[in-house]
Amino acid sequence: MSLAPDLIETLARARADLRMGVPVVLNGPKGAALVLAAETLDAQRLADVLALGAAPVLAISARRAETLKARAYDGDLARVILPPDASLSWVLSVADPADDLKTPMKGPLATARDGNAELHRLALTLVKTARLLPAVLVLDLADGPAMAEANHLSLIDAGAAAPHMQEMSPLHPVVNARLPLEVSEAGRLHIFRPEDGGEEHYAVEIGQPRRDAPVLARLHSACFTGDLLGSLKCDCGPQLRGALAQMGAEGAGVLLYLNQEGRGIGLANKMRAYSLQDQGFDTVEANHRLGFEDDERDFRIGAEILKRMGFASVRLLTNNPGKIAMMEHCGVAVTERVPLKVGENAHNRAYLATKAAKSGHML
Ligand SMILES: Nc1nc2c(ncn2[C@@H]2O[C@H](COP(=O)(O)OP(=O)(O)OP(=O)(O)O)[C@@H](O)[C@H]2O)c(=O)[nH]1
Ligand SMILES: [Zn+2]
Repeated sequence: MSLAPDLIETLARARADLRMGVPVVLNGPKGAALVLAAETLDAQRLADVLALGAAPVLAISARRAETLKARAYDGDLARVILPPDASLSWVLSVADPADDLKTPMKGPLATARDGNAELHRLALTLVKTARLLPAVLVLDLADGPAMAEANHLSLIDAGAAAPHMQEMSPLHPVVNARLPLEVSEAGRLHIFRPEDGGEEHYAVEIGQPRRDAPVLARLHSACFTGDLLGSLKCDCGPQLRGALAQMGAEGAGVLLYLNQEGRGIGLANKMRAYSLQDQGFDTVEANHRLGFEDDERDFRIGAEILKRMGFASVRLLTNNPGKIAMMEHCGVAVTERVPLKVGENAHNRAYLATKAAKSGHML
């Protein structure tokens, strides 16, 4: 019997390490690497890594590389070679586009053709799922397990971990309780917890929707700024309240509140995107400059919660065809799309137009 953490638990621990600026070791069949998130690197750790002698690279996504005019030799991945005098501010300026316009002359950046793409890709996925900028300092190691043991670092079996990164963590119901709401006194809040230490997600059930008929449903993605603060930059607050009001009026429905803030990039990165939008980039361009895809959400979570609650088909409140396709793909039938057009204003008009033009949202 072993009390040691299993692979999924070690990955969760590694995400916490990376968020704190602690290195982790990835160990694969073709080699090992020491990995640090660029965003949480400090000058001392950079000096310590450089003192190890070997030359580290900064792995970034091809999206970020495109902005930096750096060649990505490995599809979605580029490895920027550190100049001999690389400083912490150089690393941060490659990782973070905040000052791209102020200091456009970062390059030309040299990128490496060779390297352990599997390890680099895994490292980037790890920092993304830790809601950090997709940029990692990677140093090839001769003996990964020895480095991990000597420094008490998390050691990840990369070959075993890689397939897990694409899988959705199993979710388990934790508790549900009555929650009278303004829209309906017959409200109930359910909490679901993933096994991988990730964010919990919620389901607000209104009334007692039948399980053998399509339920009025909404998959709402967390938006702290819109849902709580009444931000005018998006339409999330009015959509949240509009969906609940419609469920209250019909007497039944289910609203999933998925903790995938900022289309899955986290609130800090969403605020970075907002800052880029203030510099003139639209919502999609801002995500790309940061190194992310337009939309990093995983809607399988929504389908899974609906199925766990006994719903097989929905009347889905959305303007996003991607959500409909994903529900169908995951075995939840969408019998009707119910449009949810509320909350347009002078501040979000261009944002909504961009989503229609670039992300396929229905107007
Ligand atoms: N990255 C990023 N996320 C944003 C931005 N504005 C809003 N969000 C997030 O986008 C998510 C809401 O996505 P929407 O595109 O409005 O809606 P949707 O869920 O795809 O589609 P609907 O069902 O039609 O509402 C929330 O998680 C918000 O936090 C932005 O400019 N950048
Ligand atoms: Zn919003």
